[in-house]
Amino acid sequence: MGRERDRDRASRLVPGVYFVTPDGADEALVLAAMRGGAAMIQLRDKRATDAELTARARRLLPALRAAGLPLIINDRLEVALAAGADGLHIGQGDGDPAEALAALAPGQMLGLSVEALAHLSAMPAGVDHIGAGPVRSTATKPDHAPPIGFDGLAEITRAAPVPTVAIGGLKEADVVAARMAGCAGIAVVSAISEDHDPEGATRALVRAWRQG
Ligand SMILES: Cc1ncc(COP(=O)(O)OP(=O)(O)O)c(N)n1
Ligand SMILES: Cc1nc(C(=O)O)sc1CCOP(=O)(O)O
Ligand SMILES: [Mg+2]
Repeated sequence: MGRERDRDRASRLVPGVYFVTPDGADEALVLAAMRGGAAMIQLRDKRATDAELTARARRLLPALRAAGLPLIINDRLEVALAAGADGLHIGQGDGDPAEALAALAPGQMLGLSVEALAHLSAMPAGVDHIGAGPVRSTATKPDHAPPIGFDGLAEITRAAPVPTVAIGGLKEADVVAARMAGCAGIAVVSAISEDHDPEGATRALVRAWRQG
């Protein structure tokens, strides 16, 4: 029943290219992804303090809001609340999603990582979207779960009651396969952050997404 309710409730995910920041990312990198046409931004920084991340989020929010891009905070509920961000993303080891949902404001999204089909059955109603992966092994997240490939991604996407974003080792050439797997978006770190032209790299991903 919870699943059916979720299916009927509109997700606030903005489909397309979702940029997840690397540790230590400056605001210029986020703004480059924004200019390149990214649909969503996630501040993910395992090294920053809560105060630093909150300040970074507050500095970015006016420009992102003006451009219509939701800002999601990785892992840290207190930062998402203090900054008034558009949502929080947590993984399977980041605490109880039902508790996060209860703490978030009604307008704030909760994204949840799903690394296997079994995680869907434990997912509470109210999760806005899932990040499914890793599709491929990636050096960006050394502690990642075993890769699920595009077949695993399609299986999860078909079964999920909310939109799926693919993540993990994805490049421009993977956009079509992610769309074919039924995804509403692709989330990337290095495909944008490690390019010498992050804005151009984002633009190329967005073009591939729209053509796919
Ligand atoms: C969109 C999206 N999907 C998955 C993740 C991974 O979250 P998690 O499993 O909690 O791992 P960390 O990012 O915290 O290392 C994500 N961040 N975003
Ligand atoms: C943050 C993150 N989560 C993953 C998951 O599988 O849950 S993979 C990952 C890192 C994605 O970085 P890149 O695009 O550079 O591979
Ligand atoms: Mg996490």
